[in-house]
Amino acid sequence: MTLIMGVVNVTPDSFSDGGRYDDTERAIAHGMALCARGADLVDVGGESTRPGADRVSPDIERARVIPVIEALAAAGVTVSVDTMNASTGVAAVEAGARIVNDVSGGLADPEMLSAVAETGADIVLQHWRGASSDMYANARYDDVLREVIDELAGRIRAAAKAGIPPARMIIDPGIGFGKQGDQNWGVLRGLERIVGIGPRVLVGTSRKRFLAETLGPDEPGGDTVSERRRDLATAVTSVLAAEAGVWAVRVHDVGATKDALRIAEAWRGEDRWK
Ligand SMILES: Nc1nc2ncc(COP(=O)(O)O)nc2c(=O)[nH]1
Repeated sequence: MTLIMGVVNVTPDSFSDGGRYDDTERAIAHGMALCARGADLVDVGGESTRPGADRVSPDIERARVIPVIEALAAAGVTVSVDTMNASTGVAAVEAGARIVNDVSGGLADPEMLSAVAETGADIVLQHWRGASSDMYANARYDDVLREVIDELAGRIRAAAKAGIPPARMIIDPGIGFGKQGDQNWGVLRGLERIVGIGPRVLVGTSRKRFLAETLGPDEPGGDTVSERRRDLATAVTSVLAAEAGVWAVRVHDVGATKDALRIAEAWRGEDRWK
């Protein structure tokens, strides 16, 4: 059964929903609303990871996310913190987060893996090829799927060496991170092989550029792809990712993905939400 991870970006500049929930009360309300719509857990982030985004100081990041994490965890929500900073990860776990979601897989902050090992929390080790400002500069592969698998295996080894047991690891192919266009489809086509590596797998395609490029503009000759169409495309990828056996999908529009998973499960004769 694939879980749904809802996204709460407490940032002014995230690529798809920047500024909508960048104050504590709005972010908490949004996280609760995502759970009401069917999110099994919520990912709270305080630093945009969109291409070209500037780094945010850990102090500012913590000021943004900790009050939100405290309130959601106190309300019984399973919370992950989306951060590349060990100090934020530790503070978030102390505030009630159960998972540290590091899009750099422990590469951005050399303290991250050992810090998370000591907290006892789970960690998302995402495939990453460098900071947002140059993430496409590093998008060169001979065989994107093989290289992503090999590099994820390296992060698993590093996490194990730091004292994190496999049961606390979650891996993520990093869709849109150090990958452009068809390279993302190349990774998604091989998702079963990534699931076969061993740890739980999280996938985040939600509203991302590669989906918009595949869909094409809303109007002929235009250059915008509506959130509605991106969310529909995301819901389709959620069903396909679930069929590949992933542990969870990370989405902005929880309702669309829940409905899509429910239809797919009914088609297969299961329906967890009956
Ligand atoms: N584990 C994981 N975390 C992520 N955090 C941010 C974004 C992109 O930014 P967003 O928060 O606006 O979706 N994508 C991912 C992802 O694909 N996987």
